[in-house]
Amino acid sequence: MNITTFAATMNQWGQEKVPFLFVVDFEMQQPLLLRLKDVDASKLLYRIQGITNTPQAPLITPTGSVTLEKIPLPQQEYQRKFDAVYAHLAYGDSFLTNLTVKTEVKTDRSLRDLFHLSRARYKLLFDNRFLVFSPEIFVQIKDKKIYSFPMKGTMDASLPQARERLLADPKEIAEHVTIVDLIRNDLSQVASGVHVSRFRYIEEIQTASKTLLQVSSEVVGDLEEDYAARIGDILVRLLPPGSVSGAPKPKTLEIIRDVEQEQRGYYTGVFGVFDGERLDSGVMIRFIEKQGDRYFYRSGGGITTQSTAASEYQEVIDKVYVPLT
Ligand SMILES: C=C(O[C@@H]1C=C(C(=O)O)C=C[C@H]1O)C(=O)O
Repeated sequence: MNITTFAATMNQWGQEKVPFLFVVDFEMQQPLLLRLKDVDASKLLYRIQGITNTPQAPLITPTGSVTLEKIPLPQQEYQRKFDAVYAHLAYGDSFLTNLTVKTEVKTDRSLRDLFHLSRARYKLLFDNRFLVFSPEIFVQIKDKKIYSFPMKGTMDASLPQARERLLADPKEIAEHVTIVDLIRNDLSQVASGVHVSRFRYIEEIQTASKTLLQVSSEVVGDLEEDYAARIGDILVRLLPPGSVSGAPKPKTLEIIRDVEQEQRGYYTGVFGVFDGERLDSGVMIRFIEKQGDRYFYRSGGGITTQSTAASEYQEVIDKVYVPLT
């Protein structure tokens, strides 16, 4: 299915109130759209804030801890990519670029076990190929309104005065404002009366080794009366998500293609569920993929002219974790 057919089918199912699941890759080349009743649980498991096709209690509930050994990209290699992005930022081609990398991981658990063991707002196990446990909402559509929750700014919660420092840091504020602006612009293409309804609130994310603080905002806009019949167009218009690409979007996407060299595929794409009334979707970050018998964890962060390679490198490594139940 191509992205045009995907949008058109989604529009039709939206109008007919047919519940569906969708999964779209970052490059929008392999979109998947299924009626909820046709999702085969032996291939695809999902859990979106309580909506799930997993049995209440899995037959064998995996318990215990998870080992996750990280083999990060060498720092010099990260530095090269960072420098290439930075040159574009300094030139003014982009003012925020999300640079992502791949970390090889070794784990004693299967992707299916990790699915059951992990705790996150958006979980997806795709054909034993990849696993997502994402905290990031892409968009929610309900009662003629569209919401997005841009997330930007991460800090280790154990640092002294982490909350206060995260909220007061001028660099974090500047980057957060940039991403909120970008999302306001994106939503304004499909909605009216777009405004920021909550600004910079903190959420805690538990990982096996530490607690991370993550800052988000809420942006909301009004949709037209017939929005259900255009739900596919609305969604596709907003892709790829601004939070994992950057601004301005088209030029920044070129920079990402150049610097990252490898397609992102489903990583940083979106997936979600429409229940016949409401749509809820997540950004596919916190992502482990299987390649042959090796596992790779993909993570990234937004870079601006105020970023430094050392702390961005640390951030992409800190983001390699499994959030446990
Ligand atoms: C791309 C990722 O992160 C993105 C960048 C973030 C940031 O810069 O703070 C936060 C969440 C994501 O939108 C990732 O975590 O893999």
